[in-house]
Amino acid sequence: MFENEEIELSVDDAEDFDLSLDDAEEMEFEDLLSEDSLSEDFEEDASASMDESDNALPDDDQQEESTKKEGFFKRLISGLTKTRDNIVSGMDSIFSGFSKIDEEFYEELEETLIMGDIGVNATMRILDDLRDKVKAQHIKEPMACKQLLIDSIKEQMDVGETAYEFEDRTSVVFVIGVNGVGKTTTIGKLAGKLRAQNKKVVLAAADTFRAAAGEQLKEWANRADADLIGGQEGSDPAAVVFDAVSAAKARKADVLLCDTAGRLHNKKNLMDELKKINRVIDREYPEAYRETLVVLDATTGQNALSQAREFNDVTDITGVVLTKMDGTAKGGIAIAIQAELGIPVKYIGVGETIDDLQKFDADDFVNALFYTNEEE
Ligand SMILES: Nc1nc2c(ncn2[C@@H]2O[C@H](COP(=O)(O)OP(=O)(O)OP(=O)(O)O)[C@@H](O)[C@H]2O)c(=O)[nH]1
Repeated sequence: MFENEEIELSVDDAEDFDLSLDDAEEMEFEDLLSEDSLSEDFEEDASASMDESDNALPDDDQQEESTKKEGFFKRLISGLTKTRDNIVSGMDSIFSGFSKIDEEFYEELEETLIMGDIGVNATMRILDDLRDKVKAQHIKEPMACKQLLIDSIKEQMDVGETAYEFEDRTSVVFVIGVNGVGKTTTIGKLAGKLRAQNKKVVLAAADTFRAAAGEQLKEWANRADADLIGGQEGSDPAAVVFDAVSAAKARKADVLLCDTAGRLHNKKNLMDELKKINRVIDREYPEAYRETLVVLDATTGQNALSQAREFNDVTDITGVVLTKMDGTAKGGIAIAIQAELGIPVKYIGVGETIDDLQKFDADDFVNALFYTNEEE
């Protein structure tokens, strides 16, 4: 089980985790810049491969790109098998089982959508929209509703163009999420993705609560060939970020990925810590573009949705990463997040290896969910 209760913000649970701003507010960050405090990985021996930034994909490699996209789509289809069984099979039997469109038909659809983790509010909006369409187009056959329903789901998921600006600019990406959701793995995968584009990547192990987390990140840094700036267990995350910013600037890094807080026991501490880290960046790295990604475990269904809400209350989330989409029946949560919170799901995790992170496309997602036979 995941320790999702940690985000349930009960002040009583705050334990001994004291992150009050006052303690470290006046910290001389210059002191922290001493050679020793920087990770040993931060040496001037930039690996040759990191400097080959002009080796972009040849322009005429579009064929390869489209084959890749096809491959992604196939993997998405297979990754969504359980979610499809959960949502679409139920729907298909409603569409074929009813001879007319009546209240009972809508009720059955409602139940299937809610059971599919699409969320109560999103379900209501999708069905209201479906009713309008059915009326306006004088639809009589339940079977004819399928495409309308697909369109309604897509419309509800529309959060505008999803931007991945941070991939192309000097940027700092905060990655937050409660423990066990796949935060570290996601950072490793993202680092791998960026390195494959010949970007210089620095990782900041600013989640200093658990020593093993830093170790795990180090493994991912090695795998992705990225630099890692770490801190002692229990050290101030803002100090680690300070070091990491210095390193990123010195190395002219493209992207600084920060494994930040998430396991804090109450909302105020979390908010304070993120504010403090943000202040460090404001002061030390104002030119950097900011991205804040919250990592959610799709297998936790509605719990993931409430975590997204909680995190959104404490900081400006710019995107969601939904992990463990492979092998869960609760992939409908992607619909709920976009439709109910209006926050774009930017990536989905579809496995445990470095290549198992995909950009999320709502249309592809719904198509993969509903159109399996046509696409395979
Ligand atoms: N199947 C699958 N497993 C994943 C995915 N992402 C992460 N995992 C697994 O989930 C487990 C937890 O991942 P971590 O990256 O350690 O999670 P974390 O949030 O960093 O956890 P803490 O370090 O405890 O905070 C690991 O066993 C990962 O391999 C995914 O997309 N699919």
